[in-house]
Amino acid sequence: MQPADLNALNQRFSISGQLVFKEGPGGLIVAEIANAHAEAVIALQGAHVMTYQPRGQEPVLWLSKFAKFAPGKSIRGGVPVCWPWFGPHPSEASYPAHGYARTVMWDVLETAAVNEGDTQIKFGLAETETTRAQWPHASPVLLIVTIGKALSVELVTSNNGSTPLVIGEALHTYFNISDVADMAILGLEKTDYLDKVADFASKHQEGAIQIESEVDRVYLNTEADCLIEDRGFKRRIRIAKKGSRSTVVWNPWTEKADKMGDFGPEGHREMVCVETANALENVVTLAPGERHSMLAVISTESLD
Ligand SMILES: O=P(O)(O)OC[C@H]1O[C@@H](O)[C@H](O)[C@@H](O)[C@@H]1O
Repeated sequence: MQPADLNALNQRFSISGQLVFKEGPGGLIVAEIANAHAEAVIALQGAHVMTYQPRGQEPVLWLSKFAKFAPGKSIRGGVPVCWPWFGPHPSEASYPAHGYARTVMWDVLETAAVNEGDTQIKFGLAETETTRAQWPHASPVLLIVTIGKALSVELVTSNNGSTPLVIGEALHTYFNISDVADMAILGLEKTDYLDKVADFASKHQEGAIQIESEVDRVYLNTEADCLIEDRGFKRRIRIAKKGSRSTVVWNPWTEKADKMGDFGPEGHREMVCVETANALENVVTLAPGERHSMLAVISTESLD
């Protein structure tokens, strides 16, 4: 982006004392938000929430110290937006895993100071020849991010075409935790999941989730709040959701993290992904003219 474009962006959409556009790491353009409740940084590439930190707290999102910031490369951490498919493309092996939304530019459509001091930014995915080649459908998609005491992220897809569309999607959120040994994930007890580490075997979750090795699971038909109970940071992160029927829990552990090159040797101890998703048998079919919203609201509660 040229400096003139950055000026134009700021003239149109900055909010005095709350939101400014800047050149961020790797030359990526970011929206920097700071209000009475929290601070956040969002890259226009991918409409990617990179950081979110409520005032007086540890960051809620994990961003790898080894993340690579470059055009067309997904950022390791924060909230990558996976759309319009989750995981590998169902038939085209050469298409990017988790869709292209996380690596292409999004347009800023609107910014506003809302509620009691929250800051909202609305993005629309910018279609290009490349996106149209992989997804030749009239299906505008929006991401609405609200930064306040909670972080709210809403992904809205419309089917403006004349045939049904099948969408897989995830707000692939990386959470910052004190240490993987000091945390448990609650809210998925007594549900079924497909275990990607065991070739998609179908399994049953009895109690809370503890992570002591590679975990890569799609919990199906799960709509309840998830809680990450972090004894080290003495807080509970609550992930409330709407329009999402799958929850993905992922931690690559050591071997897989080593192969990825942007995780770092200790990264797997400081993070867990709890993803608000519609994946595998929970993909969404949108009839012509239909609109679908998937919303995650992330907040924290003290454990004291
Ligand atoms: O490295 P990527 O493409 O960002 O994907 C990370 C992980 O994302 C998770 O959602 C998947 O379930 C994992 O299988 C995958 O490894």
